[in-house]
Amino acid sequence: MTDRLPHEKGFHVSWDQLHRDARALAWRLQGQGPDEGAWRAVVAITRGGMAPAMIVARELDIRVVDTISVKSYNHQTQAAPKIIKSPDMDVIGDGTGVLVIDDLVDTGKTIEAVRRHMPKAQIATVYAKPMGRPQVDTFITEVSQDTWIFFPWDMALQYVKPYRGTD
Ligand SMILES: O=P(O)(O)OC[C@H]1O[C@H](OP(=O)(O)OP(=O)(O)O)[C@H](O)[C@@H]1O
Ligand SMILES: O=c1[nH]c(=O)c2nc[nH]c2[nH]1
Ligand SMILES: [Mg+2]
Repeated sequence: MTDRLPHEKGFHVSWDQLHRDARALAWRLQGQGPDEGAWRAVVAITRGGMAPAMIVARELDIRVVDTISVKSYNHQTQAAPKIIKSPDMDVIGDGTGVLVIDDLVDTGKTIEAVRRHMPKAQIATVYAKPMGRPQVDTFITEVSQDTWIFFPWDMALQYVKPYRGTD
């Protein structure tokens, strides 16, 4: 178990926002691959990386998509990251020309484990916190370390009381 700062703030991301930010990530990565700017494959870090990876693969016309499963969090508490499913190493190799996508980097421990697996891959996240930021090659939006990011798949629309009550 790792000691973690309390999360004083919440950053709530809608599907629409996630779509726009993942598209911005694809835009930034476009033309940066080693083969005339193209990327060979996308590897999503499950599960949070799957939606952004799909959007990036769609925008950059990458048809080879694989996953790596790293388990470390149980709700907001972190344990040592463990790779419980690897991508097809015959296809992915050392990661040259491969884009690894995750929704966010927080402490950087998940990406540290992934990088050991695919040392030559380009690792990109949509969101980054300062502690993990040095671990990623590319990201779109930085949020403070004491912020918990809430993703659309963890939320639901619900009624909110008006500021001024009428009863
Ligand atoms: O930089 P770190 O401190 O390692 O944290 C970042 C990781 O934590 C979350 O995944 P989680 O392990 O909760 O699994 P999930 O994607 O299946 O929700 C998030 O999606 C990142 O993968
Ligand atoms: O949904 C999430 N939001 C976060 O801010 C975070 N940090 C690590 N893992 C996380 N999962
Ligand atoms: Mg994850």
